[in-house]
Amino acid sequence: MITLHNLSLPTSPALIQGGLQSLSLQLQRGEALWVVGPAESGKTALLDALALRRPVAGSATILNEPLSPHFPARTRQRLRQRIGYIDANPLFMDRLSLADNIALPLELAHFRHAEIQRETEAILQWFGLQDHAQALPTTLSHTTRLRAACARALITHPSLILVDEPALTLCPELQEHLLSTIKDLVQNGATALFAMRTRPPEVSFPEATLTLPYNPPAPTEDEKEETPPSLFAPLTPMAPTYEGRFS
Ligand SMILES: Nc1ncnc2c1ncn2[C@@H]1O[C@H](COP(=O)(O)OP(=O)(O)OP(=O)(O)O)[C@@H](O)[C@H]1O
Repeated sequence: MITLHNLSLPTSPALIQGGLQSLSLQLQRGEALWVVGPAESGKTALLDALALRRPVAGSATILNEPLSPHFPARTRQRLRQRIGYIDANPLFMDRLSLADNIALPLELAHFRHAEIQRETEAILQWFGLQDHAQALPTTLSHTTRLRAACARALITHPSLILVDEPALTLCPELQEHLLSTIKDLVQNGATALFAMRTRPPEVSFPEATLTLPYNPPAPTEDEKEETPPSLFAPLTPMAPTYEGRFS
């Protein structure tokens, strides 16, 4: 699903001499992971790389698609449609209503009009945004915009879900709602990564944690021949598609 092998990621030179870390990681469908570390440890850089927003040095396979310098634009676009990224500073089309912004991923994926309308209404309600549906994004609070970013990222039921810190820290209710929503998607086969300085102690999902900057464990004699190293054992295979609806 996701395999990173010696992926070169920036980090603060105060954390690692030279300001570069080399990360290897394997994540399967139905797995989720906290990515934790101090400021400038490379959490956002990792999410950006997985969201295909920054070029990668090293070897990476994302959603079973090996990335290469000759990656065709059409493949990149198709992959991006399967990735839901709730980034730290979500941008919106300021001239479109909140509902139209949230519906955009379905529009771009050429869903039928009736389906777009149904799914948009359902997810607006799911994230408590129905009263803001016709508002312009610039007139809304930061928390409401983050809620909208969550709705927009999840409306397609993406295969890979990436969440950067603000959506997890700004509002406790949003954190709880977001984690339980994504937990359902992960149980149905999605993969998710959550970036925070430290994992919230009272939250049990997900269990696995990756700490940045990355210091790979020294390989044993048996492991020396194996590439890439696997940090996480695959979980039980999940149902192939997510049929649920946000309602
Ligand atoms: N486009 C870029 N090119 C080169 N270096 C970058 C780029 N973006 C970020 N960096 C550097 O990469 C390092 C990691 O930054 P990143 O934003 O990933 O950290 P972070 O762990 O998300 O930090 P924070 O918790 O403060 O958000 C920083 O030293 C930053 O200066």
